[in-house]
Amino acid sequence: MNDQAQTGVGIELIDVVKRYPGQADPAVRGLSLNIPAGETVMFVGPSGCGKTTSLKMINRLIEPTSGQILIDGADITTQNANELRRSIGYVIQGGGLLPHLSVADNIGLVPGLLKWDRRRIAARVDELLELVGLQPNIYRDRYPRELSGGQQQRVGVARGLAADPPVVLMDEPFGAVDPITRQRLQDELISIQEELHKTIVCVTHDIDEAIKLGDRILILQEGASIAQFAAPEEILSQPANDFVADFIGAESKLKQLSLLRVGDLDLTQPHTATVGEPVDEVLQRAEAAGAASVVILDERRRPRDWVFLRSLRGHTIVPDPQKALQTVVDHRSTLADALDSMLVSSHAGAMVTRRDEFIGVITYDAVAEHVRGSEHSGVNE
Ligand SMILES: Nc1ncnc2c1ncn2[C@@H]1O[C@H](COP(=O)(O)OP(=O)(O)OP(=O)(O)O)[C@@H](O)[C@H]1O
Repeated sequence: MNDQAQTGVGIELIDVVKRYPGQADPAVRGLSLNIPAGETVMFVGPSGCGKTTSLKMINRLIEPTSGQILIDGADITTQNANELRRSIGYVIQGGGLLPHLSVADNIGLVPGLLKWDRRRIAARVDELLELVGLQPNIYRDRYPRELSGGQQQRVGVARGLAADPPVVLMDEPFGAVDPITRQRLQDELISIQEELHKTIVCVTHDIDEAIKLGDRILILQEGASIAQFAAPEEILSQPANDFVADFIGAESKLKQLSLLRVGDLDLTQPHTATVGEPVDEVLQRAEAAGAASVVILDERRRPRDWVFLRSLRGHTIVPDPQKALQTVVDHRSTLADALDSMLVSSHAGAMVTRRDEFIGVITYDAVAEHVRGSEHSGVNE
């Protein structure tokens, strides 16, 4: 990114109350909270507890009934509401793209309102498309209807970051995409955040997503009263009360898998073959070593498939299977994500990549072994 990239600023809520007209009880009953600069804070809690209301008060999409909200120490009510909203990124479920605008125009919306010149906006659009993993020359002129759900969501993230805001608010950003796409988007957000250090406030229904993405998790009860506000490790190992314990569920041992990365475990090195290689040689090599399967790589060492040897018989050269791979995970993926991917694998494992290059496989047995090991030694120590 550019040298002057804006990093995050702190947000403080002081006794914030929201009472909707005609409702007996306030939706938010006096929320006080300190969100440190540059952190990702996840809001979770049961339906109707006031997550979205609390989030939307930060950019004044909803006005508080009373209380104060400070961003970088300044009271947000002293600013013009439109200007405030332009200075805060906002990402919603599905991307919220305007259907009649191209991808480039959607991303360039806020920079345009801020009167950036055209060349700067065009350069920024391309920079952001790269950042969210979409090739600018292919995607910038497309319309939202020409994109998959996951691609629309990527564009939504790019739009939220467009004017390089110090604060980004996200409301169920990955709720509308399938589980595999969701994992990838989460992984991308983690790597974007490692680079940018924005202050991100994100509402989610998914406690696993909160554990994976959050530096801290805010667990809310009805009326947005705080049940616990702490780092994921602490919430899992020391739930503050029964409500939190129930909310994170019985399998908190398993949920620890959302805190560990695939790259933290020793990977297995299977036999590999390259597309176009003579099958005879591959079979000889693999059978001599007693292997039953090989991972097929392309000439750039990207995984193409993981096959049993018998499926290669009948071919003279190793074929390039033209199908989408489901069982590849990045080395930064969590163990929980890797387990999800393994469920669709006939090898009880997933191929692991670093920057798209194959680096080994992670097996169900290795994960199970790790869980058993941590039960004995105690991951919380
Ligand atoms: N515009 C509104 N008018 C009246 N009541 C509202 C309005 N918006 C929200 N509420 C009420 O305020 C409470 C909090 O709603 P909010 O949408 O903030 O909850 P939430 O935790 O985000 O819920 P969910 O997880 O279901 O999205 C709920 O009881 C809801 O019915």
